[in-house]
Amino acid sequence: MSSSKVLIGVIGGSGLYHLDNLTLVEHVNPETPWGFPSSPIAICSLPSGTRVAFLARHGIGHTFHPSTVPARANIAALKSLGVRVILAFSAVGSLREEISPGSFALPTQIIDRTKGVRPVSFFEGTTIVAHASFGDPFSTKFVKWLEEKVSKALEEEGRGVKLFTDKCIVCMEGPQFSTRVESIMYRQWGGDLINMSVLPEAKLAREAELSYGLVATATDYDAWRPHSETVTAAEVFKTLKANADTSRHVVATILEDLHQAISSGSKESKNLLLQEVGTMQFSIMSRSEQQNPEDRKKLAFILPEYFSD
Ligand SMILES: CSC[C@H]1O[C@H](OP(=O)(O)O)[C@H](O)[C@@H]1O
Ligand SMILES: Nc1ncnc2[nH]cnc12
Repeated sequence: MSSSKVLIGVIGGSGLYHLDNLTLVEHVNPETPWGFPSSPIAICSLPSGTRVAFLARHGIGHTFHPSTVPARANIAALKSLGVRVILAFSAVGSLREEISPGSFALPTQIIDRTKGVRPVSFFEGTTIVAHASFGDPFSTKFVKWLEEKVSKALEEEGRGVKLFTDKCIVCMEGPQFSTRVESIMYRQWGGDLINMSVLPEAKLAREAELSYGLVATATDYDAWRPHSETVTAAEVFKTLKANADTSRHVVATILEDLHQAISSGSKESKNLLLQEVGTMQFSIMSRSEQQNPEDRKKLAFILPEYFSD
């Protein structure tokens, strides 16, 4: 495995399988106690030489279903490279008229409509119990920082892509899309966006004490509009390429600032980088004789501060 230390990880979703506007340095494929990530991780260099890690959530050839993405291995592998902040991208359906396909959004809340078939915790299957706080599922200070930076990057790109902030995303199991009445119900619940991927990714980032933010890129109007066809994969594909191009522009434009902010040692850096650090200390049930030492060893891979005996 490479010794490259990178602070920023980018997770690309449907349509975003590479960052070919950055310079590829190498691919790494770290094995974790939860297996290998969805695909080898590309270490890419910004023009300044700053390195960032890029991971295609569904694999480079989109071979993982939303329910079978190895999210634990993905998060653990990124953390093992030194990553502290994750900027994730996702193709989403819009549950609001004003969020037209091609728009971008920064969600701050999640409604969980997954069906319990995905492993959702690093502690699952171990003798150690933890209850992470998840009231604010995205790192609030990072998302605030993203608002200004992403908005500027979109303006500068000049394609007229709008940015919506403070939105609520529904995460459904899939792989089939929603029925019309489900889609209407999600709107009544306060959902603005819908995808199949933000969970358990956001939960696992929280357990690994990583700052995590999601850029949701709208591809369709899901199934709630009374006189319209409901979403199909073909409809989603129509917007994927343009959304992926804009996502690559956003990455190239804001990551240098993000890297500088998090490596400066300033108050801003601490806000962005350290918001989640130390939080698991209050989430893990106290040590007991019955805890299996092997489980502690496994968990030390993501949380060495608490589990390196
Ligand atoms: C291709 S449509 C459904 C698929 O797209 C989204 O993927 P991602 O979040 O990785 O961009 C959605 O969550 C579904 O997995
Ligand atoms: N309508 C939709 N529902 C769930 N996931 C999606 N990803 C893109 N569009 C979607």
